Amino acid sequence: MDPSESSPSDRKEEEQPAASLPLPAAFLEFLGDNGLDPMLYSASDTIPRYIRLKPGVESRMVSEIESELKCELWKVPWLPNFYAIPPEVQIAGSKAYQQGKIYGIDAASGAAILALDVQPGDHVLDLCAAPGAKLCMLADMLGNTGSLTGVDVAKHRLAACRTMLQKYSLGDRSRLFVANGTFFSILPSNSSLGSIEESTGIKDNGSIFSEWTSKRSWKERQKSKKAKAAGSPHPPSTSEPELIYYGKDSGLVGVRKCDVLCPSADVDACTSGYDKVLVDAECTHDGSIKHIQKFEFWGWETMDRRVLDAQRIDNLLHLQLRLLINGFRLLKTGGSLVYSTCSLTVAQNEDVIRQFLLKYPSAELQSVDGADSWPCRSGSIQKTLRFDPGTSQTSGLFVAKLIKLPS
Ligand SMILES: C[S@@+](CC[C@H](N)C(=O)[O-])C[C@H]1O[C@@H](n2cnc3c(N)ncnc32)[C@H](O)[C@@H]1O
Repeated sequence: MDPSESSPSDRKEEEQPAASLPLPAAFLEFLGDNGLDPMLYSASDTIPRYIRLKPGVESRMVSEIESELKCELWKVPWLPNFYAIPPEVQIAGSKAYQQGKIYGIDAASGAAILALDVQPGDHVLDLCAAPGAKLCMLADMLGNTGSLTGVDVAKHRLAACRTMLQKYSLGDRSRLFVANGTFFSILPSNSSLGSIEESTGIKDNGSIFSEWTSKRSWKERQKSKKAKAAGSPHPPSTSEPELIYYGKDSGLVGVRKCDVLCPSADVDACTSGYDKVLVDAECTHDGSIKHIQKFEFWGWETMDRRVLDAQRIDNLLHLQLRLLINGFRLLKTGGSLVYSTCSLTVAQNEDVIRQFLLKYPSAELQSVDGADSWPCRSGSIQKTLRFDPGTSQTSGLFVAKLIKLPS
């Protein structure tokens, strides 16, 4: 997602006024190396902000929200429930936002979710879920059916997911949970695996899932106290994924943790994997003008460390391929996967897809239904899509859809 999308942790920066961007030399060099035009960033004041209205409240809420935000809501014709508003309008102070009737999500992010073509009853995995705007949209599309698993490696960012899901009252939908760590397979509810215990390293200490509560356990509070005292803002993450249970009908309450969490095995994933997988991979975020704008407040000098460090970019390219491989492994045969990043570079998009396709002959690129009428262009590999501020009036986003063929 566009990292500027509404999440409690990001909101402070999001409220800062927009400004034209004096790009630093190191970033200009990065753009030059990747064949990207710095003029893209001059559009920062004209790209609209996008909001999504909770389905069901749409028609009666529009005029109410318009008078609250003191601006017109422009319906995005190709994307249900999405509206464009002027970029300078802030939504966080509005009642509609606070009551969970709207949230900020870029139109290109909405397109990535539509590309996944989620159907009621699907079991869906969102592999890089935080802060969670796409997770919310996925939950909306599933309604009370199927299951949704959100995974993210950063525990503190999962707190933002948790808050978003609660706020939009999506948390009580069936089988909605958030996990931490990608080295585990989190079995969808159609899994036919019997006892996991013999095949896993997870000790069955008998612990079971109970109904989720926002209150942190005594153990967790102690851990974070210790981490704070040691100068670390976040407690160290545990190796066991964190699962958060939201509703009585999730089917998880009373189930042993060791029966749900298990180290992933390729064979199991093929027969009982997810119907749909989203890999919205960690990237340099260079396609998000709003994200790049934030460096004005963070300090341009932090960009070297956070974005441009060569070692970091190398690691990132490796991580992106690994995330894609991991997502594909957890996809069932016949299922589809969407790989997206908000970077505009070929290295983080087409090159990752090319390397992946060479390694996995059972993966095939698919055209995205309906994309002909979207304001985007083709990537340099056929069937992939690219959104960018100039073409789409959205944040930059690369979208590739893959299906898993029988091997
Ligand atoms: C582009 S953001 C995802 C945005 C999210 N899909 C949304 O729409 O709100 C990428 C996320 O990947 C997470 N991440 C980085 N490395 C990861 C890993 N090894 N496994 C899972 N998530 C990872 C980051 O913590 C970050 O939250």
